[in-house]
Amino acid sequence: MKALITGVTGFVGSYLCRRLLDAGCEVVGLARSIKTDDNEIRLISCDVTDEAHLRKVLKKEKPDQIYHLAGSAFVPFTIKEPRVTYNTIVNGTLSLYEALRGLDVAPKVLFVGSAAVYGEGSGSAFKESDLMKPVNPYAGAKACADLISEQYANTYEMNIIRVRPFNHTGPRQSPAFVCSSFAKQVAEIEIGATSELTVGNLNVKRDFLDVRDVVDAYFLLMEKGVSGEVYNVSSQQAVSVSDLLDLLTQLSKVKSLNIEVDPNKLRHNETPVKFGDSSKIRKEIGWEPTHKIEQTMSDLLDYWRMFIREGKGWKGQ
Ligand SMILES: C[C@H]1O[C@H](OP(=O)(O)OP(=O)(O)OC[C@H]2O[C@@H](n3cnc4c(=O)[nH]c(N)nc43)[C@H](O)[C@@H]2O)[C@@H](O)[C@@H](O)C1=O
Repeated sequence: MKALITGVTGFVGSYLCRRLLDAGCEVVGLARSIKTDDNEIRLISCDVTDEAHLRKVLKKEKPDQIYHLAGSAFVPFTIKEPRVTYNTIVNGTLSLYEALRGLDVAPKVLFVGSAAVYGEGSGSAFKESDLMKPVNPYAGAKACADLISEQYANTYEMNIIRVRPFNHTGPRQSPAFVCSSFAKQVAEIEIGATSELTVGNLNVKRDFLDVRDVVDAYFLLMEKGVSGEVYNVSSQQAVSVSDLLDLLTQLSKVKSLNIEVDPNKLRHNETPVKFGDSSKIRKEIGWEPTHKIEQTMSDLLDYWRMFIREGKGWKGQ
């Protein structure tokens, strides 16, 4: 089985890659720029918006499966750069499907969308059948690409499965995201590198998963998902960002934290509570998460402790 991953050098790409290699798959990774010599997989430098290049790669590689992850994932960046966001996510998705159309290969595609598409809610769990109401460019672009995926599955009978994951984290995630940001700062406070922990809105509630459970869901969806269908991937629980911080405090040697709200980390137009109903994937595919949030946060804190001990600077995305 040969799998091709777009956006392979991102946080989720690295876990998905490991999951596929462990299952005995051959993995080819596409990325805009390749900085590593780690050649456990074949890396191909290819911009996902370059349809002609994509067609050449697909013609040569003939993958059985495509996991389409490419695109910006950090909401504040997408608010600053809507055109870049729409280009990579929407144009990138369209280019991939257009590159595939007309080729004599018909791989199964997993389009990785986002729960961000749901936007404002009523306080109850979001279902796949809920309307998409995007409130930022990231959500808007993912909603467009989600619809394009549905349309290509319907019109051209391409084998495309859509997934909408809720928030996920784990070791190696960029400190731009809330869990990784808090864990990194706690690890810095433990060694006395700083005394303050800066935060945004601690009151929002989100549905957090371990990245390892998320890539398991992707793997199973590729095997058992139905083309044209969409599946939420969620823990079904809303946890406040402030509870995450409490959890890290309990895991830490530092017993009280000096918390400062950084106005630059506050967001406009935020949905206060967001969590997902994932009964569809649980019933139809047999997936369920196996990592508890306590374990995930503990692994994340240990990761940052080790990272800081080794004197590394964050160079990832
Ligand atoms: C489903 C969706 O999930 C993710 O998007 P996100 O929810 O924007 O992720 P985040 O970790 O940046 O923020 C989570 C929440 O936490 C709040 N928050 C408070 N204090 C800080 C803080 O200090 N830093 C950050 N980053 N957020 C903070 C912040 O305001 C927000 O409400 C991506 O994977 C995305 O790709 C995706 O698909």
